Amino acid sequence: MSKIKVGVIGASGFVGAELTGILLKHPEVEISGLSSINHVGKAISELYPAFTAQYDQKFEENDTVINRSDILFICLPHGESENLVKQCMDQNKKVVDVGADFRLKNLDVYKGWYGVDVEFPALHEQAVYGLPEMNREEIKRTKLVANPGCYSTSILLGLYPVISKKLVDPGSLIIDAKSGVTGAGKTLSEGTNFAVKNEGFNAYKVATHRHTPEIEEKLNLMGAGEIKVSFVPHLLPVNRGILSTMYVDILDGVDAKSIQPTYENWYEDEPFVTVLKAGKLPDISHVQHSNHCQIGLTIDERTNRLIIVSVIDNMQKGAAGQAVQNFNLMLGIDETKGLSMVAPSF
Ligand SMILES: NC(=O)C1=CN([C@@H]2O[C@H](COP(=O)(O)OP(=O)(O)OC[C@H]3O[C@@H](n4cnc5c(N)ncnc54)[C@H](OP(=O)(O)O)[C@@H]3O)[C@@H](O)[C@H]2O)C=CC1
Ligand SMILES: CC(=O)N[C@@H](CCC(=O)OP(=O)(O)O)C(=O)O
Repeated sequence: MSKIKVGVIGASGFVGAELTGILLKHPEVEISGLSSINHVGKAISELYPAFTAQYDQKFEENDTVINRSDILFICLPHGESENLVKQCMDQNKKVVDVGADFRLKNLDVYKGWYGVDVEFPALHEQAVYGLPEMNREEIKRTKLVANPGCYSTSILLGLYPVISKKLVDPGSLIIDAKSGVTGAGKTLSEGTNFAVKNEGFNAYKVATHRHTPEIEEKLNLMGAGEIKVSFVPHLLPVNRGILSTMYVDILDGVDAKSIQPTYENWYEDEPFVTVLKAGKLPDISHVQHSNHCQIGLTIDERTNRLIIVSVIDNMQKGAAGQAVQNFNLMLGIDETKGLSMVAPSF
């Protein structure tokens, strides 16, 4: 069978490079081109020496890559992909957009939080939010997937069973999350400078992070109603990984002992989500470099609160891995193809 021609737009960035590494080993894929803005003509191995002697594809212009591909992964800063997605759709190509442009259905909320105007509202209607555990059947049918934000992925997976089953009070939800520095992309900044970040640990964008409306909108679709959540992200001095802790009140009358089996049943058949046994808690090192999410639960009997800890690798289940999972679904390929990576043992 002929392979699927896959182009990566923004392959010179962290997510684009991570995706290229996954796609190179995907048995159904032929990489039809890598694009960049500032590095056209350079080989990917010049920017990322890990590719040396394995893959020396040169970066090209966006148009060249789009014309040659059946499906595009778009890995650009938010606000930069809408026009390119329009171009791809007009040429009948499929797209997985890894940025934030198509994640929110409420476009006023999107404009308010991102400060970006929407030119093609119909495209936004067409986009399916690419959390396979939530929207698998719609993803299989769509031509345009909006890959979720990295924090949002870890948080929504952690909350999905208990929100859908209405076992907790969504209004009481507090979310505290920590990310490694690759979440900020490749551009150097004062906050991610090694001397500043190494040994440091700080909260940022407290109650103002752009994933807040994404989390609220998708929790609403899961059954939480129109809630407002408190979300505080932190920057960890590690390269990759997100650990999100969610605190939420258990509703009166709910048997707290039923929560662990509810989670286990909910995710029983999910290839990339594991609910740890009662009493076990996840660690980002157990999912780094893999597309897995691990969830650990604690019932705080003193406060009648459920405490959920969810971990992912921001580059994998939080971005490139999940994008390939969505690609597999869109193309009718086994969802796990190309995603068999296991975290290093130590
Ligand atoms: N890093 C992460 O963990 C996650 C990132 N994302 C999202 O994925 C997208 C890519 O992120 P990431 O790879 O980390 O970012 P990087 O900053 O590492 O890479 C950005 C890429 O976009 C290109 N680019 C930059 N500015 C423009 C522009 N004005 N027009 C067109 N292309 C441009 C760059 O090209 P060049 O090299 O030529 O400058 C580069 O290829 C973003 O939307 C990000 O928010 C989503 C989930 C997780
Ligand atoms: C550590 C860090 O800086 N992380 C990024 C989130 C990365 C991400 O998922 O961003 P998008 O929603 O734009 O795709 C941030 O907090 O903005």
